[in-house]
Amino acid sequence: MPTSWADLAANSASENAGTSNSTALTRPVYVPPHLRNRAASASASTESPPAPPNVSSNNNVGSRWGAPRNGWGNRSGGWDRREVNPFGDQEDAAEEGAAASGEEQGNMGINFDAYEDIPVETSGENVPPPVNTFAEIDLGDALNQNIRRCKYVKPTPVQRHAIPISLGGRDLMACAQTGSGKTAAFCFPIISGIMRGQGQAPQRPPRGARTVYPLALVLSPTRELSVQILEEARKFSYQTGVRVVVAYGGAPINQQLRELERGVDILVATPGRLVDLLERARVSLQMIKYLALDEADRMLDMGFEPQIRKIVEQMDMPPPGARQTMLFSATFPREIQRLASDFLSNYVFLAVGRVGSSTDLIVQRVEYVQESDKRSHLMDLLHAQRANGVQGKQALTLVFVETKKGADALEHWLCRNGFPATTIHGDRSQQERELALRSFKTGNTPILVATDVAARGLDIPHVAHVVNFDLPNDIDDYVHRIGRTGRAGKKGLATAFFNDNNASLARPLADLMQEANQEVPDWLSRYAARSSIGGGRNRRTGGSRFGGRDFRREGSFSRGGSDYYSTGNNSGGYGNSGGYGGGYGPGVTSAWD
Ligand SMILES: Nc1ncnc2c1ncn2[C@@H]1O[C@H](COP(=O)(O)OP(=O)(O)OP(=O)(O)O)[C@@H](O)[C@H]1O
Repeated sequence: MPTSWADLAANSASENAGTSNSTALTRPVYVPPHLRNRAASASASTESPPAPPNVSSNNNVGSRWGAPRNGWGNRSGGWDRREVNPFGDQEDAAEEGAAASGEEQGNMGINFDAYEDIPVETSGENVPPPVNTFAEIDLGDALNQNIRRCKYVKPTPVQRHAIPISLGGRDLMACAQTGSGKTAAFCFPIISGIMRGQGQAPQRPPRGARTVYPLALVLSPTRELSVQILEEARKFSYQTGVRVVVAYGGAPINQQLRELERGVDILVATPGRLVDLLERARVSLQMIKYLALDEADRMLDMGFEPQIRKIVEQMDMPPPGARQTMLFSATFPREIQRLASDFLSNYVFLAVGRVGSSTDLIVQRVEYVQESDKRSHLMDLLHAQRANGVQGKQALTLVFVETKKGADALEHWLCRNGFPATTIHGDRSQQERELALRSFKTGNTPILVATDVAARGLDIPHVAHVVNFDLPNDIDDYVHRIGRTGRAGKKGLATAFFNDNNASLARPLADLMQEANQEVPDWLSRYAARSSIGGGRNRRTGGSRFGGRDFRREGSFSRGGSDYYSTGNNSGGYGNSGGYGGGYGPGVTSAWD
């Protein structure tokens, strides 16, 4: 019985080749995606390694990748499964509008001017230079077609830099503002790399018959974010022959196992469910060529670190250097960078300034509100929004609270007071969480009360207002929370309720707002001045135009090498700094702290 992508492809190829007994293939042979649609004779019917991608031997003239231009269902080789079109009806419109501008196409009203003067810093040895257009990057026909279908007219700053770095085979730690297109920045090189056959291994190692061997692993901290990445990745990989599967907790594992058995190139997963699958030997990481950690600082924070270490270091994944590792987040505290560097080999650090820092896309307000007054204050805000017409069907409000109980209580209270609300937090079943998110996204329930489970990564169009009903303890969490609005160059509003309980956040919050050209109330400045200068944890990203800076610079920056790293033009970097030869000096406090 074929039990994995490779088995299925191999057995199917053997059937096509006229092999009378499909079980003749006792040892399954790995069939890379670029060969899966090729004539059976050229693909998986032998045990010898598949030939490397070869333009001249490719039947699909004009496509360098071998994926059929006319899509799936073209059973010329070992693969005949039809693929759901993730673009639905939009496709025709996209085809027609391919030459139109982004504004005309409505994607997404992305305000590229807002990105023009974004500060960018890279550090590392021989950093590949950035590109200005997608056309400059050789991503392959099928992927380029999907980029057009997504109506991405030009790359965002993080994409301009990160994609060439990753395509150059380099490990990457990338810190870029919320809503700036990091998902595509790691998906494009992975999909393109798999299509090129870079991910191919000569042969799958023999293991349990039902074990699957993904080529790429994308880890994310929440189920909802994993699903979102899956949906994006499926769009980007449509008709490329690259198959993406998701695995996350709270949903029936059997269904996910069935999906995995149908084959997987890119596995998107939350850590807990993945550990489960690894322990059941249903997934092996032996063939991983690409590892991406989205929200990487969260993944390496105390809560997740042991699981991540187990997955990356203690199972069968190839070590750094033998795989390509990409870490992405909007925030990258130094202590987490230090941990993360264990997973990386000769990596490039990329920092792209927060959108808000130069364009004020997110208007941030802080109001002093006693605990007991928070509800009535929120009510005032919502009434004002309604009166101003902001709270239309499509203008959504996301309210962050500290506890699950608090979320439920506030939701009930809002509903009782005529404001339809729903909630998302860790005590709700996965089904309830998904339902709540859907209801919010569609505008049926225009207020979502959430704990930090919704703080990171979620890309919900039309979130007009983020209210920090309870402020988080960590300034980085604040950055991620307010980043649910003002996405992809759009404008947004963030209001925070501050009181004495949040005193420790005063200084980093005031710093952050100042950098973002926001009005800092006098009372907050006074709070900030009173709070200790030492700063502790919350000093880690405050006081910088970026969500993080390369911790490796600590050692050398004080030696005064202005060429130590490049700014945008990537000419500098490690090894150019004279005397260091690519090594990183001892931790000396940098000028940025
Ligand atoms: N080149 C592009 N042109 C137009 N829109 C884009 C482009 N790249 C990404 N987008 C859109 O921008 C939005 C934000 O992208 P994404 O969710 O990847 O941001 P992010 O940087 O991962 O944010 P976060 O830090 O919150 O996770 C998405 O709706 C995405 O489709």
